[in-house]
Formats: sequence, C-alpha cells, structure tokens
Amino acid sequence: MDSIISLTGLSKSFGRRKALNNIDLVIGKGEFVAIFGPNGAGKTTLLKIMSTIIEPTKGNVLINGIDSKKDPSKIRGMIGAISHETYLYDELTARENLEFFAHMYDIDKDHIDDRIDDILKNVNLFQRADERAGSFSRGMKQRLSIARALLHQPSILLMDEPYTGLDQHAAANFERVLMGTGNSDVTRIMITHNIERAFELCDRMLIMDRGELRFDKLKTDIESVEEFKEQYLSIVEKDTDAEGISNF
Ligand SMILES: Nc1ncnc2c1ncn2[C@@H]1O[C@H](COP(=O)(O)OP(=O)(O)OP(=O)(O)O)[C@@H](O)[C@H]1O
Repeated sequence: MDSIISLTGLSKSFGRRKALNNIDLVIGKGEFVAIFGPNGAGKTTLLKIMSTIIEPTKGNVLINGIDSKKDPSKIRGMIGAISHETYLYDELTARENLEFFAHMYDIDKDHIDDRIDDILKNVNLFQRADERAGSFSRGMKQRLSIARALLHQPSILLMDEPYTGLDQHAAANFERVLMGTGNSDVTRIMITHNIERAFELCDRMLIMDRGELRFDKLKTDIESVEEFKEQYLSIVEKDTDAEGISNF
C-alpha cells in the first residue's frame, strides 16, 4: 500500500509542556485509522500538525510526498477537517457558507451549484439551505461543517470527535456519508472516544498517551472490541493522571 502520510521523529512542545514526544507514524492511502487516548494525550495536536494548522517543534511531516514546511497550502487543499469547532459564518446561510468555501478551494465554477446541492442533500440540510447558519442547532451546524469539509472532495479526511452534537439519526447519516467516501480511496483519520463505533468502521486502531503512540494495530489483528478495551485500559490506567478515563 502506498503511504500518504509519513511522520518522522515528531515532537511538539507548548512552552515547557511536551504535547508530542518523538512520534513515528506512516499511514497508507485509503486507510481508515482511529486514534484513542485520554484527554491531553496529544491527539488533537497530532491532527493539527497533519493539517498544517500548527508546526512541530521537531520532526518531519510528509503528506502525499509534500513536506509540510515547504508547501503547506498545497497540503491544505488535499485535506478536509471536521472538528468540534465548526468554522462557519453565523450570518451567512448554509448555502452561502458552502459557496464561500467553494471559492476558497477553487472548485470549478460550472460545478459549484450542483456540488453544493448534492452535499446539502447528503447531510440532510437541503431544505434549510437558505437559512442562516446562526439559527441552526448545534447538530445542524455540525452537519453543515461536515458538508464544508467534504465539499472539495479531499483525499484526506481528518476528524476530531466528529460525533459531537449529532443525534443518533445524524450520526448514522454521517457514517453513511463517511463510508461513501471510501470508494474513492480517501484516507480517513478519526479521533473519537466512541470505541464501539470506531471498531466497527475503522481498519487500524491507535492509542496515544502522554504524547506517545502506545498502541498501533490493524483491526484484523485484534480479536474483539472487548480485547481492545482491555488493552486501552491497561495502557491508560497506568497513567494515574489520565483525565479521559471517564469518557471511556
Ligand atoms: N495551544 C496550546 N497551548 C498550550 N498547551 C497546549 C496547546 N494545545 C495543546 N496544549 C497541551 O498539549 C497537551 C495535548 O493536548 P491535545 O489537545 O493534543 O490533547 P488531546 O489528546 O486532543 O485531548 P482531548 O481528548 O481532551 O481533546 C495538553 O497538555 C494540552 O494542555
């Protein structure tokens, strides 16, 4: 399998706090990877470095062969990011929000309207397209931000707790959209505390703790979700300061 993301000797410090410590990680094209770990483990920091929002203190990031230090804007064009921050403009309608991002991503003008209609239908917001995003519920905003992230058909999807704010129906719909992206070799990386759902969807499971990658296995090499949960607890329980254990 060709690699699409390659991280070498990656460390990140915020002042004296070490958020990431010497991470090496290679992700293959088309893989669907889940990242778990307690609060403060460094998961979001890792994703932000991959998406070039922040720079590492040490180490190298290659995305599709491009060095993130040399051409971060080219990398941004390949990435769709979903997080608990929706990055939407409240005063614009759903459609206007997507039009704004479509121009930013340089989507072919002749196809913008069709693409926006399709993606709004996909996230069940087509009927609400002309209402202001500011008037949407949290879950609707999250659905619009999923549409924004997928609009330019990115080859890499980085998702930081994408289920935030979604009700059961919207979560199921999100998963349908997410699995639909798999046809086109999209590489997907998802931070979540939802072990059951991730175990169902993903190909590879990572556990981070205190800035280090502590577990990395293909799902086919893990016997069951119960075995994975035991592994998770045996890694994070040793860490008496683990804040995320209550999320488990
Ligand atoms: N901008 C920042 N300034 C200072 N410290 C930061 C900053 N961003 C992250 N950190 C610190 O880096 C460490 C890792 O944070 P990070 O957000 O990556 O953890 P996480 O695993 O995503 O946690 P969570 O599950 O709570 O989202 C934490 O100790 C955090 O306080």
